[in-house]
Amino acid sequence: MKEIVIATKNKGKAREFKTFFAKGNIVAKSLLEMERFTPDIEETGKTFEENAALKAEGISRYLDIPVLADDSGLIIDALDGRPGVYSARYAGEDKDDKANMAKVLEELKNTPMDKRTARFICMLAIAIPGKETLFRTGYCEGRIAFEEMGVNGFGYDPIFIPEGYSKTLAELLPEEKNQISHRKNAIDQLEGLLGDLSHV
Ligand SMILES: O=c1nc[nH]c2c1ncn2[C@H]1C[C@H](O)[C@@H](COP(=O)(O)OP(=O)(O)OP(=O)(O)O)O1
Ligand SMILES: [Mg+2]
Repeated sequence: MKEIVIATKNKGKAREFKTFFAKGNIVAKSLLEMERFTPDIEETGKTFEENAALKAEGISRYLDIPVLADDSGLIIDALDGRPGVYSARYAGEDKDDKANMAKVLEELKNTPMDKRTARFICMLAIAIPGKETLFRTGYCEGRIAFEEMGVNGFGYDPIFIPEGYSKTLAELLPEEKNQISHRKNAIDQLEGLLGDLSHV
């Protein structure tokens, strides 16, 4: 079975990558399942692209195999694009999803529905030893709800209502989210690159 290493320690992302790649008979292996030690990569970049490259290249260089990384986040128009690149640590270093959502909801408490537009972005970086790193991007447009709704998914899913829906991503089934998400849209653009990425 072919395998692709995903440079993530996020359980929610790892689960989604597994589902997407299983359709192509490829095992997506996250850093949470690595039997070998892998270094922690500090996300010091100022853009999604820089952070995705840091993660993919850092792990690819260390293991000397092709590696895919995902840097993603939520861009809210009424907050001038915040939390953006800092989505994971918006309310503090401990990456607390509940605290992050509470901070966003508090900041938007006086913002009416028509001004709550937002989008998720997924920036994929593909690092292959000896080659230049490639990037693919996907978006998911929507609005920020007034309260958390639903328990599926991860991260900011309970407060994100995708365009054309009246439920949050956390109220959709995983297979419904996976048809419209930023991650799905980015992965769709990988196409022929998957063969170059897999090893074993
Ligand atoms: O589909 C999603 N549904 C809800 N929230 C999401 C999604 N996709 C990204 N997000 C949020 C989670 C986190 O607050 C930030 C990603 O931060 P990001 O640095 O890319 O990931 P991370 O630190 O959790 O794991 P890692 O760097 O090991 O891949 O955006
Ligand atoms: Mg991160």
